[in-house]
Amino acid sequence: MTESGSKLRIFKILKIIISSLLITVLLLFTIAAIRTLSLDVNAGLQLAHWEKTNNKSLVIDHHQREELLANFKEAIRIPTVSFSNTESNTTALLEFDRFLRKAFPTVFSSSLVHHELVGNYSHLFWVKGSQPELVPYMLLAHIDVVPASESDGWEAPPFSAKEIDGFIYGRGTIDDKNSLMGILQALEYLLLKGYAPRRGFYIGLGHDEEINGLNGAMNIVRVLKQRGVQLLFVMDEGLTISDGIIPGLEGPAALIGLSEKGQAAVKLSVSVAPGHASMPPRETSIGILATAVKRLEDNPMPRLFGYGPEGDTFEHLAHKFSFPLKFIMSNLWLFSPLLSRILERKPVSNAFVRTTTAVTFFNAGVKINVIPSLAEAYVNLRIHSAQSVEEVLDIIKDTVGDQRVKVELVDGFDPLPISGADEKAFGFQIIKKTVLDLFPTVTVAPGICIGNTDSRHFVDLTKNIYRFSPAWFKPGDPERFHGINERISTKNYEEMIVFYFNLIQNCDIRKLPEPHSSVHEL
Ligand SMILES: CC/C=C\C/C=C\C/C=C\C/C=C\C/C=C\C/C=C\CCC(=O)O
Ligand SMILES: N[C@@H](Cc1ccccc1)C(=O)O
Ligand SMILES: [Zn+2]
Ligand SMILES: [Zn+2]
Repeated sequence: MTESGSKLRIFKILKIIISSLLITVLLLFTIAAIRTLSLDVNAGLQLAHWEKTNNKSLVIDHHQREELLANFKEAIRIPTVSFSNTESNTTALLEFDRFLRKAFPTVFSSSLVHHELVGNYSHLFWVKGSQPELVPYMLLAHIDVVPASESDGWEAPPFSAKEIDGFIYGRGTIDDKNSLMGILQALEYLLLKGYAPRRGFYIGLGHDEEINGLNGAMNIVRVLKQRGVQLLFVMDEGLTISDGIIPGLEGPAALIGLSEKGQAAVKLSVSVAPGHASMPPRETSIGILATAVKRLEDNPMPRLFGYGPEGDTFEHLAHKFSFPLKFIMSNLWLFSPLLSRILERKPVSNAFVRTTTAVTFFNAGVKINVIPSLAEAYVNLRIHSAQSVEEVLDIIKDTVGDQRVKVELVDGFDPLPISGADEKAFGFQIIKKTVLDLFPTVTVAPGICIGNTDSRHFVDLTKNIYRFSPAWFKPGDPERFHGINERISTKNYEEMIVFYFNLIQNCDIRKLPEPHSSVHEL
């Protein structure tokens, strides 16, 4: 073959490659465009078709406002702190019990409500329904809070419940005394108005959620199991209404947690022979361990965005993004690698992208002139829905890549199962309707809860666990969670009461409306 002939062939091959690449790209974009346009915005539910119920409405007057705010502030002032796995403020927990009975006299005296203490400080309420054939549901919240010290930079003392510019400051104002007090205050008002539910429900208030719920939530579950209870759904704290937090999203979004991340506590340890500091070995246990920790921080777990339910979040929200973003959000199958790289830049959105790795303890050394025989570190991993404890442990061992570093799993659990979010998912649809009635401008979407909640202990009682509370989060607010200046606006706290007041009544429908034959709005 001549030189020009072979050039021609190469040119032809190149042409074929380029045009097939172009066709592929064109095809991908056409599919993406069709998906963008055919997005089912309302996921099938037409509010007008809901069974008619005569819901009572809650109009809060001046006197009630003073009373409900005084109750909430008193709850914040009781320092129900869980300090460590073994240490709680039991004096405060006892005081909280007395306070609840005083603040909600109707709840504690109504013949419709059965109350009991579980695990000494946790509370279980059963509110009897008039129609026992309707499967009950359960609302959860927790009494305990994480520690807080004013010297970290609080604008008001963390157990003062001081009001500044319409916000109440204090530990527990968003985690989780807002839900706890909101639920009980709503029930108090419902009972005072003569309400009697058709569908019975439970309320569970754990006292040790921040230290794993071993005595609170787990004992509540044990009691319910003994009684053969099955639940239609469980609703607990978790995701919130976020406004201006998701990059590029126009308007507020209520994310309802269908699942929560798994968790692993991993211990790294290096053990060597001790010796005199005057003749050190080339590497000490501390140096070896420090290298291992650095490797873990330098090599984050793989991006898995789009492989778990977080993909659904964006598909539901896609229509609320402006055009180029709308196109990207409705086609995560194509763009998730790109979106992952944007989301991983901030700690809060990075948590949705991957299993996170946090080194939380590092201990070694006994004396200035002794080569330490032992160095230990603990790593807290929050596991993405598309991974398991075992997979994460294997990756850690590979990344550390040093036989001298012992890697042990202390405890852990896999990511939680994914609850339903379709037209037939009672809990999801009730929460969605209640949010939309109260906040018509909010877009409701399924999400994944990045923290762990007491609800994870309820998997044997129901397949449908939702993690949501109608607290409004604006930029800067996620950092208040376990951080400084935790606060809620008085307006938002009132909205929370109204939300639970309506939610309880909405649960009285016997069944959800028939799904609309899913009409796609083209
Ligand atoms: C893909 C997501 C992109 C951006 C982030 C969007 C929304 C996130 C909004 C709020 C998340 C912030 C705080 C919630 C974190 C954990 C709370 C969950 C459980 C708390 C359990 C507890 O500590 O008691
Ligand atoms: N709510 C806690 C639950 C927890 C307690 C103790 C250890 C780890 C986790 C969290 O997600 O952080
Ligand atoms: Zn909490
Ligand atoms: Zn917490």
